[in-house]
Amino acid sequence: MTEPQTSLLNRDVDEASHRALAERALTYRTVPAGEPAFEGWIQAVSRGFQDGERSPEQIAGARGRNSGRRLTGVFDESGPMPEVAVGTIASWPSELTVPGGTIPAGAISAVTVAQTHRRRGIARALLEGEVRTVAAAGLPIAMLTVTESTLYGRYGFASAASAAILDIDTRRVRWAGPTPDGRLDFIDRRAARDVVATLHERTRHRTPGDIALPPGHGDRFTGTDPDEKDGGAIRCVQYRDAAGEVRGILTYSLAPHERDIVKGTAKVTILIAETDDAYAALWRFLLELDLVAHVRAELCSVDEAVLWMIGDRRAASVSVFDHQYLRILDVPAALRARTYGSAGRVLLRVSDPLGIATGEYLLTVDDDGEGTVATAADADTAGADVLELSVVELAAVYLGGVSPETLGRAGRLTGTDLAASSRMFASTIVPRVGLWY
Ligand SMILES: CC(=O)SCCNC(=O)CCNC(=O)[C@H](O)C(C)(C)COP(=O)(O)OP(=O)(O)OC[C@H]1O[C@@H](n2cnc3c(N)ncnc32)[C@H](O)[C@@H]1OP(=O)(O)O
Repeated sequence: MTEPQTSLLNRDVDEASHRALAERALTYRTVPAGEPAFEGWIQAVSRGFQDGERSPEQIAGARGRNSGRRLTGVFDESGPMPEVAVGTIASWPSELTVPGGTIPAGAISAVTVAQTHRRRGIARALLEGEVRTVAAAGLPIAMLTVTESTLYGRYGFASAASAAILDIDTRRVRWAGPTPDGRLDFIDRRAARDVVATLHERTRHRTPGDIALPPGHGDRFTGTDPDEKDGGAIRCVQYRDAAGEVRGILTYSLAPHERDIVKGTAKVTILIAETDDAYAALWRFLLELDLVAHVRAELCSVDEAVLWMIGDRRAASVSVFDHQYLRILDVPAALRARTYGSAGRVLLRVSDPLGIATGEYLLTVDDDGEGTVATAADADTAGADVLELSVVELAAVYLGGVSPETLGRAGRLTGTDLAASSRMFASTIVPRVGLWY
């Protein structure tokens, strides 16, 4: 059997989307990063995200970053710039952390359609095509982070992990957290890049919603991409514990206040802590920076421990937004991959607008929180609770980020015992992913 990894990267474009686009005289094809056509693909991505034209140096950098991805473009050969795509999408095999384990997942990114070609169904063809391709590659889940919340529900995605923006007025902070006995040091950005990769890999299995560092992301947090112009603005600090082991890394940049030099803002690029000590030390460092009055960290957990370390809770303003979107493609594989908060039996009646995950599945959870799954046709479902929901709501509750009870109150699903289903799907760790991809 082909590994999902190879299978996704080597797959040709989806047949149904190919036909749908061909009917509109549009060409749909993969664009390997090593080929000359990549230039027209990356220029389209940049334009789609309202960025400037890429220079040859930037194109070379982007080529390297995209080499581990499956890139697909839609081309309009009848236009004056037929080599520049009018639609783009990228995907790559990844791994998603779920409560109690991990699951292979297909990550999707770089969805753009030229403003001249918008609202003609190009994004729909690209998204449906990519979702089917990820499923055909044997990956049980697709996932993405989004520019707009309104785009992806129609393809079966839901936000399964929120993110919190923390804006902390450091003048109101009185440090109330622990005082670790390790040491902090500034380190070179290139060295920091390796520390980020190492610590991310060591910690990502702890938090549902987290993912393997995407290919090409290695330099993003340290500004070390060869074509990065403003990388020097990023400062990097590591925490070494009392035994000398590096346990934490912080990268951040400073924005001065326009009139008052003591009112600068420190913006966190990434903070990874392998231990509670590293976490406390790096946050304290940030909150006590000289000439800084605000600390802004954008992809925090909604359950961030630092909020209990600052003395004055109102020193922090917190806003929450939808961040990690999941699309469940193989319901039994997804349900088997995670552990559960309580024992029980529930029959999930799942509907799916694209038909991929439609079915009835019996989930049985034992006293250790381990789940077994059978299709309803092969199981005795008598006496089981029933949860009736679409694949969108299944994705929303999958990591424990929202409970079936809450979605029931919102009129988004129904069930015979939503309190029991909520205990079952609960996670003791609030889901989160600390990066955009
Ligand atoms: C994972 C990521 O990459 S997130 C990044 C998403 N991309 C961006 O934000 C870049 C800027 N935006 C764009 O490039 C385009 O406007 C896109 C990709 C969002 C949409 O492309 P289009 O080709 O115009 O979309 P398409 O015509 O296929 O529309 C598909 C559906 O989405 C709806 N839709 C499209 N854009 C929007 C929008 N901005 N808000 C709400 N609904 C939208 C359409 O109404 C249509 O609905 P329906 O089929 O259910 O009736």
